Amino acid sequence: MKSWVIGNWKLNPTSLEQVQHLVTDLVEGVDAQTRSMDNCHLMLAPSFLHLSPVQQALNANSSTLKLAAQDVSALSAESGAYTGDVSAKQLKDMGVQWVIVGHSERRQYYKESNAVLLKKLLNSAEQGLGVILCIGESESDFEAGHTEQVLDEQLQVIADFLQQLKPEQAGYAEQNLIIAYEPVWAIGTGKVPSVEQVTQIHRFIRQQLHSFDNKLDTTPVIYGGSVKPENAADFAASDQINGVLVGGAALQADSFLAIAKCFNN
Ligand SMILES: O=C[C@H](O)COP(=O)(O)O
Repeated sequence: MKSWVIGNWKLNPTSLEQVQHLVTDLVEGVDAQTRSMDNCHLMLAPSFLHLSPVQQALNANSSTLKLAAQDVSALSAESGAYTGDVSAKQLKDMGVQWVIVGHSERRQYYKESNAVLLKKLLNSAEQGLGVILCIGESESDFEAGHTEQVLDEQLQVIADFLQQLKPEQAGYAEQNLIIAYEPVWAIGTGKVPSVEQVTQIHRFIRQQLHSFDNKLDTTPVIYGGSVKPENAADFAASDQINGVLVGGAALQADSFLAIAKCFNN
């Protein structure tokens, strides 16, 4: 399976100039390695505001880098009186191919529930956008041994989503879904679970997906949380880890590309 290395820029950088520097460095860096990056999809998730300049820079350079949004409206797949929202249709029209849904920061700060996330999944599917669904347990749940229980609850949104897909959307989920396992306590902290722990948890996620529909057996399951060039090769060595969702280390072209290189082997 081809790996996925996804850079989530979160609320960074703060100027258009910095965005343009970063995307230029990335495009040039990927170009320099292009012939050898066949085993890895690379994706960038800038803020809504910066999707357009990033898309323009990628297009101008015929880049193979893919573009994701960090969120999508739950309220409408298209348009309406929803101040501040951005719809799946608007994203699609801008050339965005994927959206991140259910990041722990949105679950924490915006209290996003499975009911809200289900609407985001359905709206994305309606417009043909791929979804990177983030799941992950808190530190207290990890320490109490409740990781599987938490992930099971979070994954129920996939079961509901599959049930609500329209007949003409058959086949959507197996092509357009990535699960990103991000233990909340590993995000931005420098603390990481062991590769063995992640491998075991990814096996559990796969079992759950299989129980929903065996067509999800090929769904990529990626890891996120303090991934750096120094630890990326360890994660890449596990056949259960199909890529990474990178925050802080995605803000420097060198470190993002060094991580990508580990997953290209
Ligand atoms: O979406 C990315 C994750 O939240 C990981 O962030 P981080 O690499 O800064 O820990």
